[in-house]
Amino acid sequence: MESDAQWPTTIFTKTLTERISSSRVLCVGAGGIGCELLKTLVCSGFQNIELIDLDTIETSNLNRQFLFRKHHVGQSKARIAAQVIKSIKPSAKIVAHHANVKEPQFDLDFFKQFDLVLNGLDNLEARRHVNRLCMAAERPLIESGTAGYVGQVSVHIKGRTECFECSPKPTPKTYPICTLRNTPDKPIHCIVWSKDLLFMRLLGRPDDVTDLDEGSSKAEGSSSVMSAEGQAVLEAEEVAKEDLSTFLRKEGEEPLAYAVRIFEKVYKEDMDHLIGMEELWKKRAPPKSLLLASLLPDIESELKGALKESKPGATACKILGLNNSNQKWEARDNARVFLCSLAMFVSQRSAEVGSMIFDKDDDLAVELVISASNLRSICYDIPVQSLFDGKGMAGNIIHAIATTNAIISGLIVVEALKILSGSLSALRSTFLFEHKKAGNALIRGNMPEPPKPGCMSCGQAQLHLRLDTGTTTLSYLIEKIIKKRLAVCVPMLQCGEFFYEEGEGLEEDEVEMYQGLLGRSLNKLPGGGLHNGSILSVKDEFQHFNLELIISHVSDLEPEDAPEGFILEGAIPVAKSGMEATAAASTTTKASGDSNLPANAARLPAAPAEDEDEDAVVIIVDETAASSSAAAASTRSNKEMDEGALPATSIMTPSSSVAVGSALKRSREQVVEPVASSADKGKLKKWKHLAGDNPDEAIDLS
Ligand SMILES: Nc1ncnc2c1ncn2[C@@H]1O[C@H](COP(=O)(O)OP(=O)(O)OP(=O)(O)O)[C@@H](O)[C@H]1O
Ligand SMILES: [Zn+2]
Repeated sequence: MESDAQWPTTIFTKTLTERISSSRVLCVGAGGIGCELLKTLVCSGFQNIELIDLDTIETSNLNRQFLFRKHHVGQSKARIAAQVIKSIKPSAKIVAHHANVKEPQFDLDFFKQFDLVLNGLDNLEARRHVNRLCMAAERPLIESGTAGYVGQVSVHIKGRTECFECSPKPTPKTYPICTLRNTPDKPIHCIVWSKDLLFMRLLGRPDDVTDLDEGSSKAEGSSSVMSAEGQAVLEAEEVAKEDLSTFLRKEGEEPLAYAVRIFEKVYKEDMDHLIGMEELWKKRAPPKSLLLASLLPDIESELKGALKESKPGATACKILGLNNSNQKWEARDNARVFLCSLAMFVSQRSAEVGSMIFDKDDDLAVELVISASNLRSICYDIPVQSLFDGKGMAGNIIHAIATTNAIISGLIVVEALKILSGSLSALRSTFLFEHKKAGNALIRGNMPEPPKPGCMSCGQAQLHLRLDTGTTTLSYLIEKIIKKRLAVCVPMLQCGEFFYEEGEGLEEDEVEMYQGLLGRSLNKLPGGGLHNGSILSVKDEFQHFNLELIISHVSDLEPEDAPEGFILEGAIPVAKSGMEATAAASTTTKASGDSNLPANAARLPAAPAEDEDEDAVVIIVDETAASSSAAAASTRSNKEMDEGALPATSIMTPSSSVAVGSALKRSREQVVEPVASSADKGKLKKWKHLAGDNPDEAIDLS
C-alpha cells in the first residue's frame, strides 16, 4: 500500500498532517483500548509509534482485541499488535516492547523522546507511574478508561492542566480482616475469604498465605489494648495460623480423601471452634457447621467414578454435569464441586500446587473458589452465588464492550490532534455515558481542571499518615503504604538520622543493613524512630517523585475506619469505591503483573437529569443503533476490574462523576465540539479547531 500515508490529508490541513506523521507517540497498553487506539492512530496518519505491554494474548481477549487471532494466543500483545498494524499500514514505524512500563529502561530520557503519551492501561499503579514520568519529562499524557458502555478520556499537561493524580481516585474497598475471617455478613466477604485465604492456603505459595493475617502488620512483641471481642478474634487467628500445615496434602493421601479432610476441617472443625467463641456471638447470630456425611452420604460412589474418568483439562462442573453457570447450587452440589475441584487440582495439576495465585480465567480455580465461598455462605446464612455471578465478583469482572473502546480511542486521538495543532484551549476531559431515559450514548466534555498545588505528583505535597507507630513495621509501611498505596517503585526514605533505600547499585552490606530494619516497628527505627509529628521524606528518583509524610501516632484505630491499619489523608486517593464488586481483589492484591491489581474502583458518571437539554450533548448512537451495536459489541465475560479490582480500564472518579454532573448543568459552550456528529452532517468546518495552528497556545515539544 504505497499511498497509505496519504489517507488523512483529506481531513487535516497540510501542517497538521505533517505534524501527525512526524510526531512520536508512546502507547502504553495493547489491550481493549490499545488495539483500537493503534488502529485509529495509524488511520489518522501517525507513523512513529512505540508500544509497551507486559502481557501475552489470552483466548478471552479475542472477542474485543481485534488485532489478535486464535493462533496468536500465548504470544506478546505488544509484538503481535505491532506486526498486525504494520500489515494494515506498512509505512508505519511501530516499535514493540514486551515489558512492564515500570521497568527502569523506560526512564525519563525514554519518555522525553515522545511528543505524546497515550495510556490504555487497566490499573491505577501503572497509570500513576506513567503520570509521574510524563510530568517529570514534561510530556502531554492522554489517559483513558472504559467500563461497559461508559468511558472517559482526560488530558494532562504539566503546568497547564491537572495531572492524573491531582484528583482523588477511588481506592479499592477493603474489609476488616476479622470480618473476613470470622464474622462475614455479605457474599463478597465469603468470596474474598475463599479466594485470598482458603485458596492461597491450599494451593498458593507459602510466602503469600499470611496476607490476611492481622499479625503481619504488627511488630513482634507489640501489645495493644484490645476489646474482649478483638481478643477472641486474635485467638481464632492464632488457631488458624497454627493449623497451616493441615491445609497441605499428606504423603500418599488420596486426592478425594484429602479434599474430604479439608472440607471437614474448614466447615466443621474450624466452624465449631468459632461457634464456641461466645464473645463473638453476643451481638450476632453464630454460624452453623456443615456435616459432610449428611450432605453426601455416599461420597465414594458419587464422586470417585466421575473423578477417575475425568481427563486433564476437565473441570469439576463438567464431570458432575453442572452445566448451567447461572444456577445457584444447593449445599450438596457446592460440596460436590468443592471436593471434586480440590481433588482434581492435587491429582491433575500437582505441579502447580504451592505456587498458584487465583486466576479468573482458570475455570477449575473459579469452581473451587465459588463452591468454597458458597459453603461458607451457607454456614453464615448468607445468600449463595451462581458460578457466573461469583466469578464476576471474585475476578472483579465487568463487561468490556468493543464499541466503547473504539469510541474512547477515537476521542483520545481527537485530543491528541488538538495538542499537535496547538489548540490547547479546545482540550477537553471527555466522558462517554448512557442517557438512561433516551437509551442513547452521550459524549460530554469538560474544560480540564488546572493543576492542584497540593498534588503529591505535580505539586508540593504533604500527606498525613495516621497509624500505630508501635505496632506497624517498616516493612508494612514500605509495602502496603508507600509502594501499594502511593505507587512508589523504588523508595528512598529519610527522617532525621534514619535513612532507608532500595534499588540496584547498593552494596551487599547496605542491602543487609536495610533489610535488618524491615521487621522493626516504626518507633524503634534508628535515630529515635518515627513518632507523633515526625516528618518522613519519601523519594523515588526513578519516578522523579517526592513527598513528605507527616506521621500521627494513633493506637486505637477502629478496623471499620482503617481496615488496613492506617489512614492517609491529603492530596491522595481518599475517595471510596461505590462498587462493592470492585473490592473482591482488594485485600490481597499482590503487586505482581499488575493486571491483577485492583486498579481503581469506578464511580461511573450519572445519567443526565430527565429535563436535560439534549442539544447540549452529542448523541452518537440512537436507540436502534444502541441495541444493534450492543448485539455486535463483543463483551468479555471475564473482565477483571483492576486490578484487581477496578473496573479494569476505568479511571472514573467520584470527582469525575461530579464533574460530569456539573457539566450537564453548564452552558452549551462548555460542551465538547460535536466531533462525532460533524461527520454525519458533513460539516467539516467543525474540525477547524483541530486544523488551526495557534502558536500562542502550542506547547514546546522539543
Ligand atoms: N505495568 C504495565 N506495563 C505494561 N502494560 C501493562 C501494565 N499494566 C497493564 N498493562 C496492559 O494494559 C492492558 C490493559 O488492557 P485491558 O484492560 O483490555 O486488559 P486485558 O488484560 O487485555 O483484559 P482482561 O483483563 O479481560 O484479561 C493489558 O494488555 C495489560 O497487559
Ligand atoms: Zn497533579
